[in-house]
Amino acid sequence: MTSPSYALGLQPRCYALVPAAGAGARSGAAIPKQYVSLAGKAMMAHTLAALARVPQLEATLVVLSPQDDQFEAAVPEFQGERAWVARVGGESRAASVAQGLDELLARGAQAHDWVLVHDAARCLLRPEWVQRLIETCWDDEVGGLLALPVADTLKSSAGGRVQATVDRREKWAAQTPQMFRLGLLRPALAQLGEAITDESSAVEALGHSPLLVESPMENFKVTWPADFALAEALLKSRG
Ligand SMILES: Nc1ccn([C@@H]2O[C@H](COP(=O)(O)OP(=O)(O)OP(=O)(O)O)[C@@H](O)[C@H]2O)c(=O)n1
Ligand SMILES: C[C@](O)(CO)[C@H](O)COP(=O)(O)O
Repeated sequence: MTSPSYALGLQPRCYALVPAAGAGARSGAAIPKQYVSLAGKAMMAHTLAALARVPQLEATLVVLSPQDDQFEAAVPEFQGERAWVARVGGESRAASVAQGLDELLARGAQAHDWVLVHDAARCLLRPEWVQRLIETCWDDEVGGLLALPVADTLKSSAGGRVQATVDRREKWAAQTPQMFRLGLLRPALAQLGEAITDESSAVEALGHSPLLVESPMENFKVTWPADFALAEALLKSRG
């Protein structure tokens, strides 16, 4: 893999940033969903275990809420030089990511380094999907994201009734990780603020077209109450 900074002798590094400061309101759980136990471990422990098996990652930064008092007990194995924690989460996912990027800079990351932002709530992640994303984006000017081509017929609605059938061709469901250079993502998020729901949107708003890297439905985000049972069944099936 080569890149402009590599040619100048500045080999970029890859960092993972895991926003985990949400409340999980839609999940209906009594505790933040990332701490719900699935197949014997906190949901987030599965997510972080997958990232720990990606050798290209220099470090993984977990962004927690300033009030979080559960992480160390829930994920005791997240330790060592490559395991970073910061209680700097904000009111929105975008704010938590933006704060995390500042933390990465404070810990020595540089503008040309890659950052892979991955939801704590996507606990079915497999290291090989992350590696495919890194290999696909490494030489790209912009970066990219894991995503799934839409399989269902899409409807827009009004008042619970179909308003229109939306052409599904060329439509993808965005997943994470989303991989961008720190020096591109940080100003993009600062410009777009809280309104955006993923990193790609912020980069797109600057006029860029991130790469779409196909990923399976298995990389879904635990969002609704029924998602816990599905995630647990899949985790258990992996043995
Ligand atoms: N203020 C926030 C909100 C979300 N997240 C994180 O962003 C990821 C994706 O967000 P989502 O699934 O929407 O999580 P929640 O915001 O916790 O869920 P909900 O919207 O149902 O409350 C999660 O890992 C979540 O912890 C975050 O770090 N900071
Ligand atoms: C980043 C994301 O997971 C891509 O699908 C999604 O946009 C997060 O959205 P949420 O509303 O914060 O769950």
